[in-house]
Amino acid sequence: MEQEPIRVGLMGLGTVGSGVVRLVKNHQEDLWQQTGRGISIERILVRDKGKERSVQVDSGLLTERPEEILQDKGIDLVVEVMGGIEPAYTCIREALEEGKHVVTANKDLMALHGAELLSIAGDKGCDLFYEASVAGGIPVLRALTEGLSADRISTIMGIVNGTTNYILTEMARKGTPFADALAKAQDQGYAESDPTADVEGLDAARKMAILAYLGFHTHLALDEIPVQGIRDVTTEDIQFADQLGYVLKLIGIAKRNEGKMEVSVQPALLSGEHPLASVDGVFNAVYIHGEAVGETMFYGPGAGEMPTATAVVSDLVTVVKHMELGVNGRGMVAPYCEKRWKSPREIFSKHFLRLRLADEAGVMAGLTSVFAEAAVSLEKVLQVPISQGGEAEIVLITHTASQHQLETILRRLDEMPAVRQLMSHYRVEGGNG
Ligand SMILES: NC(=O)C1=CN([C@@H]2O[C@H](COP(=O)(O)OP(=O)(O)OC[C@H]3O[C@@H](n4cnc5c(N)ncnc54)[C@H](OP(=O)(O)O)[C@@H]3O)[C@@H](O)[C@H]2O)C=CC1
Ligand SMILES: N[C@@H](CC=O)C(=O)O
Repeated sequence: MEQEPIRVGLMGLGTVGSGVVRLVKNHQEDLWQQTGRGISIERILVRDKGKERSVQVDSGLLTERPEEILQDKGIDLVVEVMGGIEPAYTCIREALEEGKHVVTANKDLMALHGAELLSIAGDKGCDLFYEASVAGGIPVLRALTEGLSADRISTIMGIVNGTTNYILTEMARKGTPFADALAKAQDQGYAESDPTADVEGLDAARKMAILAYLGFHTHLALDEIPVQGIRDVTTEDIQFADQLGYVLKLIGIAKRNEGKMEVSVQPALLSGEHPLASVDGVFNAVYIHGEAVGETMFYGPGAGEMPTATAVVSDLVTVVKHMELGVNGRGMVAPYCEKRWKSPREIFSKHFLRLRLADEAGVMAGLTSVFAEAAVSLEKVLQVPISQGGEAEIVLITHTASQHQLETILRRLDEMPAVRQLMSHYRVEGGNG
């Protein structure tokens, strides 16, 4: 006898929700072959029922009242693709408490309330999956929780925000001004409804919090992650990086050595040979180094309608498979590692600095003595000819130094009258060290 279809309540019909509707419709036969069940979208929550939609749906399915999904006993599974914290948090909580499985793409919510929601899901025997929340169409959460579950992860480095990677690529390749590149990313549906979170690095920080949680088996709060966005990155910074053999990317870095970790998000220079250096446009990639496996990299489209919908609907398929096996809500491992952070003396990298100096005798000697006193040597130095009032510009890359050493150098440079301006400074990343 043919089984009843799985009844889905979809919350949100924007970029991702529209992709979910299209994918469920167009891949119905494949989905049926894999699960033995049809998938039926029974209700769709939106803010405004009267709004014109890019995807065709029966207008009778639309509702502006979450309770029409949450209190409908016939709905087995809720897909939350509204975004933001509220009402998404309350809806997911209520759905789980009603015994409904949940699939979400919401990294803001999972980074903030993931632990609590996963615990409710476990108690209720429900699945809560969130693959789309990190790196759009790349199944990297599954790679961490299943494919690499036997290993001890030492490094997770990611280009995990499609919007900023798209902007930086446009700036590097075509010299497109920042604002124009951002407008293009918004047109393509990559950016969040308020792109501040993309540009300021917060979206990437939320994704790194989720990756570090799964990779290092410990909870970390968002405000523990130092974050710097790309608003101050200039095309000159990108060009100088290029001249020195590096590319500039917004990078999430999570490393753990001897039980201590560091997690941060910042624009950073990558050497041309680094596996992440060639990841351009809206593409994302997550580089993972495990003690046993060595280097791995997961690459793909990090945002956009259909890639993100693929991750959402794949989660949905897993929930249905679990329903068939009767194993929903099982197999979640509670975090078991102690949270210990590295101090600034234990965080190492090379550093890129751009300085505007007085063009006077002895200034270079003064500058190099600041680095020498901090026991930091220089790997590359570029003197840039400028024709403005007796000033010179220097671009340099240090050898590996601790964050503490860098802070000492920056303080000393700030005290030197001959240093007119610190134009920019970025972390420089090589391999997995
Ligand atoms: N866009 C992307 O590439 C990716 C997005 N994500 C995540 O997926 C989620 C959805 O993103 P996206 O599709 O881009 O967002 P959109 O802004 O395009 O769509 C949001 C949808 O949710 C509905 N909605 C929002 N708030 C409410 C509310 N209070 N009540 C009822 N309905 C509401 C909106 O209704 P209405 O249409 O009536 O306004 C709209 O249909 C977010 O969590 C985002 O971070 C994850 C990976 C990639
Ligand atoms: N705004 C996000 C969308 C996916 O998470 C991005 O640009 O990566």
